Amino acid sequence: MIDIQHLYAGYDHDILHDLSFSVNKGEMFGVLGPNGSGKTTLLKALNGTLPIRGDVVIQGRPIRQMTAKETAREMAVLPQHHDVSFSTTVEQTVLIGRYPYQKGLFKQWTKEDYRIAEEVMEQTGVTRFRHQSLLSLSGGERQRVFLAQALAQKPGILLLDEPTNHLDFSYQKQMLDALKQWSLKDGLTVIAIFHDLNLASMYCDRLLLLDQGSIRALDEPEEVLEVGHLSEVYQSEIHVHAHPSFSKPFTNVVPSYQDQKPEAVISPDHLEVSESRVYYKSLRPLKCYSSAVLNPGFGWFEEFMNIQVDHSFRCEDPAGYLITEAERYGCQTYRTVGMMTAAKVTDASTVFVEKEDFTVLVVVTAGTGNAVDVVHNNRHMQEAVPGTINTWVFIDGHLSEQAFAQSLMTATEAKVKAVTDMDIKDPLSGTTATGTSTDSILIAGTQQGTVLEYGGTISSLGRAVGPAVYKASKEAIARYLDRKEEGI
Ligand SMILES: Nc1ncnc2c1ncn2[C@@H]1O[C@H](COP(=O)(O)OP(=O)(O)OP(=O)(O)O)[C@@H](O)[C@H]1O
Repeated sequence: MIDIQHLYAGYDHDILHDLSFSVNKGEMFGVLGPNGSGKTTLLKALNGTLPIRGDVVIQGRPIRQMTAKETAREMAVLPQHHDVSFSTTVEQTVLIGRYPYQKGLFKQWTKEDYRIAEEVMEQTGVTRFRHQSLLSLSGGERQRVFLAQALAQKPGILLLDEPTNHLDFSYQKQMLDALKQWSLKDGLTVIAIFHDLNLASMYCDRLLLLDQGSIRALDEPEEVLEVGHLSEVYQSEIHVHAHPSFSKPFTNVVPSYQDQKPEAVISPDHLEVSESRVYYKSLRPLKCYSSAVLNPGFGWFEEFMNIQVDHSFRCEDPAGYLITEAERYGCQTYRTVGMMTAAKVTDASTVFVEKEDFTVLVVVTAGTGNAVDVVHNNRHMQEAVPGTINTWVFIDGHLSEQAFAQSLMTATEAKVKAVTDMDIKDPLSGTTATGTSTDSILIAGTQQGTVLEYGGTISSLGRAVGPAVYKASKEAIARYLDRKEEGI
């Protein structure tokens, strides 16, 4: 729909160098780049406010052949800054967007102009300010009025220079959701400058990354938001991950300062075992991956509790129960990983391994009343009953994402081996069990010191984790069996 061919543009000298690309009808197209890379210059070149070399072609017509009114009917602009020096009402400001449609000598707004102004004020949520002066509005409210003005032009293409500037996060989302909907439903083509790489990632179909007036990358967000491109163009360390709940890349910067908290040494001295719980308190947050009831998944936590519950314990909301327990013990729930067990927590088994360049602390509580052979699991009812093997693995080292996943596998294999060697049987199938139906696991790393790239069975980390989990699991299961035998 809009075709840019060998575009050069600038002021006293060229800022943009030989840009060629097309933007399709209905596409949401993001323009990224550091300060001064030429983003605003590009929008000015596209809407005809800067002299250009090369061509900008809309629907087959070069804009150099179009009058200002013709261009304005095809394309509307929401600039970065607006001069608001004299008082006009919101409605008057929005109606100015109808200017490209005025005909004849006696310029008056028609019924259609008022209808459209009404419609776009509704869409942008500014109707209630219609009779107010622009001067009386906040920066974000004015931004929405100017968006309404641009929409009143009924353009096929909307050019936006940092559209979410001045908007709080809920209005940012509202505006971008609306733009996305108009692009998807009405075929509106949106070309928008973004400084927020994550908003660009989530809302744009394709991104153009400008570097000193030239195209550094132009593709889907997954290709453009790539560490190599970004760190070179922005000259800054940046991390790129998968968005936690949306299939788009998610970027974040890592501050250069170190916080003042003490080092996170892993030590059995930080472990407390009482009649009611096993509790570990780290000196600073640890990066965790767990299947815990309270705060599962990836996160940074510094308190860990494994709460003793009764065998008959049944609860509709186990996470809620653990929140109450955490509060009762004075833990901050957003910092706490919580598990529960019906096994006697005083039977917890601990193994501490000191290697030359890292340490590992394993803590296991075990009850095998709900033992299951994973191969015969369909014989069991789907019910979360306490009677479980809970495994904590604390590692003083810097684990890669791969090492987290591999340590989890290594620890699980070691647990299965312990259960098998202790000859625990699945009571329903009579075959050797591989665990219990509600086992839980935590891998926690200090993320400081030695980089531990791998955690598989024969990696240096795996060689510490595997035997430690095996030993702790066997010991905890033995204590559980002894207790059972003695009928305690
Ligand atoms: N009116 C002007 N006259 C001369 N040079 C200008 C003018 N406007 C911008 N420039 C220069 O053109 C270059 C690109 O500016 P532009 O505003 O396009 O960058 P940008 O990528 O939009 O930056 P920002 O992220 O800071 O908004 C800069 O070096 C700037 O100094």
